[in-house]
Amino acid sequence: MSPSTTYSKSSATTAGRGYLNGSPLKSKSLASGVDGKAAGGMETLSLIEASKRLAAYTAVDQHVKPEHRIIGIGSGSTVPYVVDRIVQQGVELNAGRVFIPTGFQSRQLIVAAGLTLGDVDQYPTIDITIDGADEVDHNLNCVKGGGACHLREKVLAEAAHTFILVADYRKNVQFLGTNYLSGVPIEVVPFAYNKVLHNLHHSLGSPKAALRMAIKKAGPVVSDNGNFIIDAPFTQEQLADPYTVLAQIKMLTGVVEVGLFCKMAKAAYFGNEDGSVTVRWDDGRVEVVPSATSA
Ligand SMILES: O=C[C@H](O)[C@H](O)[C@H](O)COP(=O)(O)O
Repeated sequence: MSPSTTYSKSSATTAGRGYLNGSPLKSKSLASGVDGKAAGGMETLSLIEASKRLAAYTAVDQHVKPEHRIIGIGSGSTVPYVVDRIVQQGVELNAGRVFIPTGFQSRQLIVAAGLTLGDVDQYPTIDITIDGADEVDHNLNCVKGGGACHLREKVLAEAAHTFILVADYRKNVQFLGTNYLSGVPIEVVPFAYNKVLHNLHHSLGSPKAALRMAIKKAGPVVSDNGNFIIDAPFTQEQLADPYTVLAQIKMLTGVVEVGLFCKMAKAAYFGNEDGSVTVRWDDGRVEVVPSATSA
């Protein structure tokens, strides 16, 4: 199964998910070349898909080294390109590696690619984890959990010696809460959801926090861990200090994990519309990999 094909399907439902400026860009395509398949009538990636792939390929090229044996694979619509590029490193290299998924989707990706599956209970330390993000600020704080995977994602981020984010240009923001407006994803044990909602509405300043409801299934979204998800919108001003918001939510009894990842990443890779890749590092450096040399 081609990861690109898998992504095209998933992108139909995730490309505009929760984003202020998502929808108008969904059908825009690159003029030529960036997807490498445009000639001959084959599939052309949308601008956003091409940006995701650029970010993923560049991050893998710069960070997934031959000596890396235990590799965490994140969730979302950018991660299949990560797996795609890792597979391109060759059967011989990958034969000696174990891949740890952050949920059902990445488990399927690993299995479909013929890679060896492991879990974090077998491998409590991971060489490198690469994952997507819903939004990343200039200090490398990020919102994750748009796909309800943030509990396992945070465990794998914390277990990793190196945690790398990959995303398209829409996710590169100065302040969280700029483009991703669905709110901070919060995983809660089911029986406590209404109590946590009450806390968010009346004590933590998120009056529009709501239980995430399923599509094509009656009732709420249920995470891979059997829990419910609350999406809690906060203003840019509130999210200018994301660690305080994270700590306040996490202290609420019934909360399992919060989709705010504060300063966990070593670097974030953003694929840009012009084919370049912006790299933000945890020491404040910002690099731009020009389109000619990016993946
Ligand atoms: O729960 C989902 C994860 O946190 C994803 O990594 C995040 O939602 C970004 O996904 P995408 O790359 O599809 O925008």
